[in-house]
Amino acid sequence: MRIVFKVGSNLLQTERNDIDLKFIAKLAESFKELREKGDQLLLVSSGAVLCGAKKLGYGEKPNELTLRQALAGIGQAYLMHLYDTVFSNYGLTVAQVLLTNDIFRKENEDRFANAQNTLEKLLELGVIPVVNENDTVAVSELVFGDNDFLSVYVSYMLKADLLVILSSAGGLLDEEGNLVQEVRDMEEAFRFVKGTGSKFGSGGMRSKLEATRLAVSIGIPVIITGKEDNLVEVRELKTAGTLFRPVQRRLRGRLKSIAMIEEPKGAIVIDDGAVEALRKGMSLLPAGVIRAEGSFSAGDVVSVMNSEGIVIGKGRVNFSKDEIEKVKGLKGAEVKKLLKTQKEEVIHRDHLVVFQ
Ligand SMILES: Nc1ncnc2c1ncn2[C@@H]1O[C@H](COP(=O)(O)OP(=O)(O)O)[C@@H](O)[C@H]1O
Ligand SMILES: N[C@@H](CCC(=O)OP(=O)(O)O)C(=O)O
Repeated sequence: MRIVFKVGSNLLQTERNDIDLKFIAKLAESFKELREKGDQLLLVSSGAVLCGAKKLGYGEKPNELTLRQALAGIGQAYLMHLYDTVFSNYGLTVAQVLLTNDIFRKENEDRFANAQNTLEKLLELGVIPVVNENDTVAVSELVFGDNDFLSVYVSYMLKADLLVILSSAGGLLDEEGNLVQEVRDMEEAFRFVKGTGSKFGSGGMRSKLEATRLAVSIGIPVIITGKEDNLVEVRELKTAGTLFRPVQRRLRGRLKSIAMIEEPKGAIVIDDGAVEALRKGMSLLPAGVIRAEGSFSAGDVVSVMNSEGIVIGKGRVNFSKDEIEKVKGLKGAEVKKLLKTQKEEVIHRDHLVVFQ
């Protein structure tokens, strides 16, 4: 089994703001046990800025971006030193892998394949890759805190069987503060989110849920849990945190690429009836389209949004933006007549990914 673990910055320190060596040791011990069961493991770890701040004596994450990048440079070396030292005590070898998220764009397929081959080789060698964003050259993550997304992209790249996001929150809490054991309705889960991120992290629970939604939509189960949880039993989807199961089976390659890699050229806004139909696995017809946005041609990938502007899916369109504007709200026969075509689906279900 192939498992990707993601560790957020705040988990790397104790309540007294020291580096939590006990937790790193626990992680190593769990990894050792999982490896003995034959699992392949990868760790996406934040904490470069936090470790840099600790080294230079900053109590908080500074606002200046360049300073944060500098701290990440200092802290990444320290972070890897910690992982290397502690994991070696458990007979485990780690490798530093710093990625930038542009490798996940369609035009950078070569760089994606290079990174994929290296990670596969490391796993084949029995090594644990420790992945972070290359913060000194890329700032998207320091700004958006998308290590949660990076962990989903890495899970996609390596066809992981499970993604475990470790968070100081310990899992998703409902409005009364009780832990949600399993999420079946993502929209409800989003309503439980309060505020933004914490001191050294940047994403918060919203970023975790958005990343999770993407992972489960391409068929990867996700567990969001805390550092006290049993990190070996997660392989059986047992957790003291929150489990998100994918509703559909793994997407085929073409659809995965639409979900993960292809940049949307525009958006189609649809009504509630159409949202329901798409959720049942049907194609998108002009009758449910409210409007089209952006500039796209037939064959391009677009986002599909509900009437509140929330992205609910992504797909490859059969018609251009102008054609869709012409036939929105119309029934099949009229569409065929107006556009002189045999097709009536705006997006065929075989080319459509619906996020949960
Ligand atoms: N419904 C919720 N359930 C759990 N945590 C939540 C919820 N809404 C907001 N949060 C906040 O999300 C934060 C966890 O995310 P983040 O700051 O990115 O931490 P980490 O460093 O653990 O990745 C916590 O500070 C928590 O207070
Ligand atoms: N790459 C940054 C991570 C920033 C980030 O996403 O943090 P977190 O929300 O704690 O996962 C670092 O290592 O400091």
